[in-house]
Amino acid sequence: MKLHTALSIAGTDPSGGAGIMADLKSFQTRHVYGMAIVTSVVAQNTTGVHHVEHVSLESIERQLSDVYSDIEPQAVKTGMIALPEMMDVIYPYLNQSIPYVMDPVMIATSGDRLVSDEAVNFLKTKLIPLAAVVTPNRSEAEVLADMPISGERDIAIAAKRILSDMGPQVVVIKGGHIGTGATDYAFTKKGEARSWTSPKYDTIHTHGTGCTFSAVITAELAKGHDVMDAIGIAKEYISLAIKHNPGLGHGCGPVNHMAMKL
Ligand SMILES: Nc1ncnc2c1ncn2[C@@H]1O[C@H](COP(=O)(O)OP(=O)(O)O)[C@@H](O)[C@H]1O
Ligand SMILES: Cc1ncc(COP(=O)(O)O)c(N)n1
Repeated sequence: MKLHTALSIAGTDPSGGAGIMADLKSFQTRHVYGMAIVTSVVAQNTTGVHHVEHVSLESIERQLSDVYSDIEPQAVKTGMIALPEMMDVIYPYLNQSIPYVMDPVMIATSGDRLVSDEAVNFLKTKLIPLAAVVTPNRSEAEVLADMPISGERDIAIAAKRILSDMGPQVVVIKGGHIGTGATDYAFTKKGEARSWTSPKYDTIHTHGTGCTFSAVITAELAKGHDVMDAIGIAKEYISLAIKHNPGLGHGCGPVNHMAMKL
């Protein structure tokens, strides 16, 4: 049986809700063969981030080389890449023939900062230009577009700035932290605009929502789906995953990666 393949390059979450663990669960439940490269080992749980140890550049390079020389992924996503030197190592492996989803992870849901200022500059100038899709939340879009965002008008302006200044194919600004609904807005380089709305669930259990959303987009791109269809599937997946969250942990708990049927 042939399976499509996807790769996540990101940090870990031993409590299983975010980072690489969320990505692999998302790939698996979309029936895509998941692979993963660890950039940072993060001690975190539903209450916050408590310790971070970066993996050496040599190890990241060796992990990349072992994957790409053996099982080439059909789509790739990056999450937490804390240091610009790590991006230097990863950059040559990203090429335009394999769809690349860039989740510009900067701050965890708990409010803890996950990447350095220099890394943010590097991702703006080097990684985002290679992306098929970039998926900032509200505060990440504010950093990328260098403007405050409070409503739909600002979202459109910020998205256009990200598209014209950084050159990804598509930007999706996630609305989990904007307004009273849960609306996500996609804008393409070709000038298309689309949005998806789901009910906004009144819950604190949203740990890993961003990772999961971008991982599902990656899985669907690996299958060859069109970007807009992939975003629509990811929206349905995350909405069900939040609605049916398992209520685990003592803080902002994880979502349910098994809530959506294939
Ligand atoms: N309370 C909620 N109810 C329904 N959907 C939500 C809720 N919070 C976030 N989402 C959705 O989860 C996805 C991730 O969004 P967001 O939480 O903004 O990203 P991040 O985890 O990067 O901060 C988006 O599709 C967003 O609309
Ligand atoms: C290793 C790692 N990567 C990313 C996040 C952000 O998670 P969220 O999806 O809640 O924004 C996280 N908490 N840990």
